[in-house]
Amino acid sequence: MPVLGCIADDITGATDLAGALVRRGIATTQIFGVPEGPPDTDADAVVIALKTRTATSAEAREQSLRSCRWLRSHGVQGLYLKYCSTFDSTSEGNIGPVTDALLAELASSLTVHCPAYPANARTVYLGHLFVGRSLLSESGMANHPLTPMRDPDLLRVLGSQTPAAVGALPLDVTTHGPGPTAAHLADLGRAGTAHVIADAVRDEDIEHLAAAVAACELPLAAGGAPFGAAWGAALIRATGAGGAAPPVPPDGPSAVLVGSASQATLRQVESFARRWPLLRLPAEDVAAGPGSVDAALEWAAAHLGDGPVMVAADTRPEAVAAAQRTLGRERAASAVEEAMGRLAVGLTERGVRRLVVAGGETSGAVARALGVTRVRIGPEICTGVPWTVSERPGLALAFKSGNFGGDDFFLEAFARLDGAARGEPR
Ligand SMILES: Nc1ncnc2c1ncn2[C@@H]1O[C@H](COP(=O)(O)OP(=O)(O)O)[C@@H](O)[C@H]1O
Ligand SMILES: O=C(O)[C@@H](O)C(=O)COP(=O)(O)O
Repeated sequence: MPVLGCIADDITGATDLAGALVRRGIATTQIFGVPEGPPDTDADAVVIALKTRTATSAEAREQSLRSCRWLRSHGVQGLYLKYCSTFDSTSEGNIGPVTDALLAELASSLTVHCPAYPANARTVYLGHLFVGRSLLSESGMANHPLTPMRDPDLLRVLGSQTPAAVGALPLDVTTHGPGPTAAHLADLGRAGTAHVIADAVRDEDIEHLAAAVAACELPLAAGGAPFGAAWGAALIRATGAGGAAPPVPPDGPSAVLVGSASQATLRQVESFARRWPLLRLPAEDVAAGPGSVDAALEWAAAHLGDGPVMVAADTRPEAVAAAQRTLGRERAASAVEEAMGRLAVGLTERGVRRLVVAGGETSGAVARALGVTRVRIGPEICTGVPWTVSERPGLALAFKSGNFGGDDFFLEAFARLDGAARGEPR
């Protein structure tokens, strides 16, 4: 019976959280889309990967509520809403609308948000989100193709997405430990605050926060992978969770699909291309008809025997801007996502068994096209990105959040899998 149930608004976010839970020894199953039927797992945590980050808020609420009801009907004690550590949201939501819907469903009036991810340099101080040394609004997220983040003040951002009261939990409270943090949370709740934005700059702050939320017995918490994993561990600790046996990734030809426009991914693409073949697909070409995807598959098939190949949407900023001018933001994105899905199917038909996908929206499109419904969490490539293993179809899949990983991420991904196959520890 799972103790912790998580609802993630995209796939890379879900695997990020699932990987963090597994790292803490918590047996975790990841399911794609709103589940139906029995959980069919003895895991202590279940992470449901939705694709609701950029959906309409009605759709995001509906899918999240159905997931919540399914999780509760299978006994989960705590519900975690996982969103991006850069608080990615459209102007109408969906963080506020989904959290409000879940609070109402759980008959609760208070929840805590903490997107901080110190290992990936996302910190929250005085309610402001930093990426490295920059405010969120001065990071690459200001130019995201679908969820540009131009305000670093999370109280203001969330306040514009919910009619409920938003309050702050400052760092100088959290640093004093779980007791004072829990007391402050209770005060905020009594004063009518529904959403608390918690500061956190170090892992230790997140541990204090998680222990305080567990002590307050709040049924819902929200934010990034570190807070979800810490809260899950606090909830599960009492029940004595066992470790998860690692799944065995299949062997076979390797490929990378890139739809991410993040700055880190752009650097990683350049690094990969210095060693292995890369084909760039302009969004205008894929929107014009199936020909460019068919040609890309022919090209990939000719190179697969030599080592990994990469097909990347042209996500250099000037290419994205030009495609959006010609096609419009949504049509450009959906044409690229559909192309990535077709490429994934075509590559697996041509023998690919190890596939890395870069970008959350892109990963959602690829998983859907491949018909992947459930994965086990395998060896970690870098913080936030584990390999996952799907049984049906039999594939090793890595879903990389756009901003994660060092410049050689794609090269390291395959090396890590080869190392794991030889039984090498991380
Ligand atoms: N050239 C392009 N023009 C417009 N949109 C693009 C282009 N290339 C990729 N996209 C879209 O940008 C979005 C990137 O989001 P995502 O996959 O979540 O990655 P990331 O958040 O790392 O940028 C996807 O919807 C993708 O289809
Ligand atoms: O919290 C994070 O940063 C990630 O888990 C995440 O959600 C990534 O989203 P994408 O950048 O769209 O991959």
